Amino acid sequence: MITVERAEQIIKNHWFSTKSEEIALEYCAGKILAEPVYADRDYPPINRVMMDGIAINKKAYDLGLRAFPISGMATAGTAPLQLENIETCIEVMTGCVLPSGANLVIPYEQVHIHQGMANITVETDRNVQDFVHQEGSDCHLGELVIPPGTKLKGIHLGILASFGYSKLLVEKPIKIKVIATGDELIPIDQKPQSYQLRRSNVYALKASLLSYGYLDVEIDHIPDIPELIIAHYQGNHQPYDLLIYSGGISQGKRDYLPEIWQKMGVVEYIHGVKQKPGKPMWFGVDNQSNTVILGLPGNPVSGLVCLHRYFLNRTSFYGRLQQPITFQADLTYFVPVKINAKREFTPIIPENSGDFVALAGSDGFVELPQDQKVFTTAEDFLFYPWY
Ligand SMILES: Nc1nc2c(c(=O)[nH]1)N[C@H]1C(S)=C(S)[C@@H](COP(=O)(O)OP(=O)(O)OC[C@H]3O[C@@H](n4cnc5c(N)ncnc54)[C@H](O)[C@@H]3O)O[C@H]1N2
Ligand code: MOO
Ligand SMILES: [Mg+2]
Repeated sequence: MITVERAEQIIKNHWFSTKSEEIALEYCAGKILAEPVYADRDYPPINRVMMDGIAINKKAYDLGLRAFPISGMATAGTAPLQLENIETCIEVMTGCVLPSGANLVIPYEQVHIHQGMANITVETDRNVQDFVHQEGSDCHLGELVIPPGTKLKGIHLGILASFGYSKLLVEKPIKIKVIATGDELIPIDQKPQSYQLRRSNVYALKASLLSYGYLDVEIDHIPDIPELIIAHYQGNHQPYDLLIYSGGISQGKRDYLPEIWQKMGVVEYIHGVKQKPGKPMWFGVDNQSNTVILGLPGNPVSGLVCLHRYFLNRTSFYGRLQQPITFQADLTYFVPVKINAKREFTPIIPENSGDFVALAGSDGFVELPQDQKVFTTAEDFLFYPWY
């Protein structure tokens, strides 16, 4: 059996080279950016007035002038004006260009306007650039503003639109099918016999994949019947980039999957990892159809832990245990935890890896390395949040 670190390396080595596609900006929410995004001009592109009021020159204010004849009005979306005489002012509206010759803005709340004169009514320290969003202060032409790999949210779409990206390159979603295997599994809207289970795993796995950002995910079920498993594989490996199976990979008499994959020409890279839970995990590649095959253990906790540890791991971070844990086995131990605001972890240890009900209050799990037996509150451990 191989270690967690080795398994991670193997999976990385055989992961897809991402394909990209160009799509219209309005359809990019939730997609992964596949190109660097640069500013196509300084931002803001003008000295932008930030308050409705008057624009004056500081020199006049310093000379003691407090009453200014109004010589014009500037509004957003109009060409820049010029303050020709610094003993006058120009009325300015938020979003307009600061008139050249003016260098600070006084909001209307501090001004009384009467018969074409603006009288400043509030004495305060005034500085050049007061209420002016200075040209180029956010970023400069050519600057990288969003790196590739970013999952695009509303804030990113605003930036992209600002810099003229009407279309952009995003990662093409990989096509995924999650397949529950098992004779004991019935649809969730049916009433199970005591020896039957509702197909819960595929819903948990699909939801995790979707919330992580894999958007093209279907679910399916096959019973433990070799002919049906083979026929299903033959009909599904071409159209999908990734087939994720749940169950059927361990030592049982009806755990047929590894043998069938081998027969179908899938190259096996992993069968068994030194970890708890998730020891029987399987990973291989069908080089004819370029399909990655992932066999997750059927136990609900094991399947979810494996999926997150190896595939949904972009946002893992370090924190500390709130109580020490001892674990003797020569395995990496993944412990479900609840996390607090200080990144401290309270273990929520399930009865076994079938006990997923215990995990309803957990936020993710920590990874306790294989080469240790005692895990103290003074060490940092990696945490993987649930998706
Ligand atoms: N002799 C051995 N037996 C087992 C070993 C072993 O090393 N030697 N490993 C154990 C471990 S660890 C795990 S984990 C499981 C993995 O088993 P499989 O991947 O073969 O999965 P199944 O046998 O099909 O199912 C296991 C368990 O999970 C339930 N299940 C399966 N699919 C679903 C689903 N879609 N929704 C809800 N629950 C599901 C299933 O009913 C079983 O109870 O093997 C141990 N055995
Ligand atoms: O590893 Mo199994 O995944 O312990 O139940
Ligand atoms: Mg089994």
